[in-house]
Amino acid sequence: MDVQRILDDIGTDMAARPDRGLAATYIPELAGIDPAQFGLAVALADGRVLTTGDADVSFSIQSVSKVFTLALALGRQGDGLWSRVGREPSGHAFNSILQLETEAGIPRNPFINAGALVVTDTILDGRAPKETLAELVQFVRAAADDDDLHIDADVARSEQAHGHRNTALAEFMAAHGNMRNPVEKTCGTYFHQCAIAMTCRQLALAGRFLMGAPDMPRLVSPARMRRVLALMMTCGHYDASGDFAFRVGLPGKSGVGGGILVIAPGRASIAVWSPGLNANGNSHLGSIAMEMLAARTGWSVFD
Ligand SMILES: NC(=O)CC[C@H](N)C(=O)O
Repeated sequence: MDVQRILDDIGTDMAARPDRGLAATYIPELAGIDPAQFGLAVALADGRVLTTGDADVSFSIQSVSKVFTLALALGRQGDGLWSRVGREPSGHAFNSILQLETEAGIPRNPFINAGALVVTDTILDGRAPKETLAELVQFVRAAADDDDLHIDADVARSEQAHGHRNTALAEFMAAHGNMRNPVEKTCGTYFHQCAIAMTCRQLALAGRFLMGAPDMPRLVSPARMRRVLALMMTCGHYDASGDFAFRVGLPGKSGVGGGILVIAPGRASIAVWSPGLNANGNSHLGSIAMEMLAARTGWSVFD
């Protein structure tokens, strides 16, 4: 199979599409990004990395960071984490507060904002946010085998300045006894993790620890890897997770920066980026491109 050819075809198709979705508007740093951009990178089990389009342009990974913090938190806490956050799809928007009210401050899953705040609270564990963020960035660098990736300070500052809703989620959970650190510390750490900037190439490389292929970075146990993938499949695209599973058939995690990390177990780690979003807050072209890639390669967990 000529994967490079498939990527090039997808890149050409994407460039010609007039409907590119709308970039996130809640912070100016994301609102100003040119929606014409599209990048795709595939890290294959044989070690090759194939790309098309803007695969070397850095973007804000936003909620894709929740995969890395979950892996870290499970390493720290083990299954104790599940007393503080659930494992069910929410069926609501990523930043919804609705279920927290009726479900006693226990978020549905680690990939909606409320759940990710609990995960971040776990890895913070009484330490200084700087220390925790350094550990997180180190984890992502080790996964990508690339030290040249950083937190974008402007994005982090802006997340903080516009972070009322996330702060509200954290305060609400604190009221239910589900925050261990001061809310401003947990939120500050969360805002910075969302501001990690990476290219598609770096993100595809960073996802290899979830690929389950020989010679890939072993940052989590195989059992834990399967669980992270299961959550990506069921909850990685918020209330569009079912649709993504239906169309693509692979576990993925999206972010409002327009990036999606997708894993084809045993075969590839894939990162796609296009800043325009669909109504669910997932990359519009990224989702379409992933559907095309899965169809053309035949990669699916349902084989
Ligand atoms: N879906 C996302 O990528 C959300 C991340 C964003 N920083 C927020 O907290 O609202």
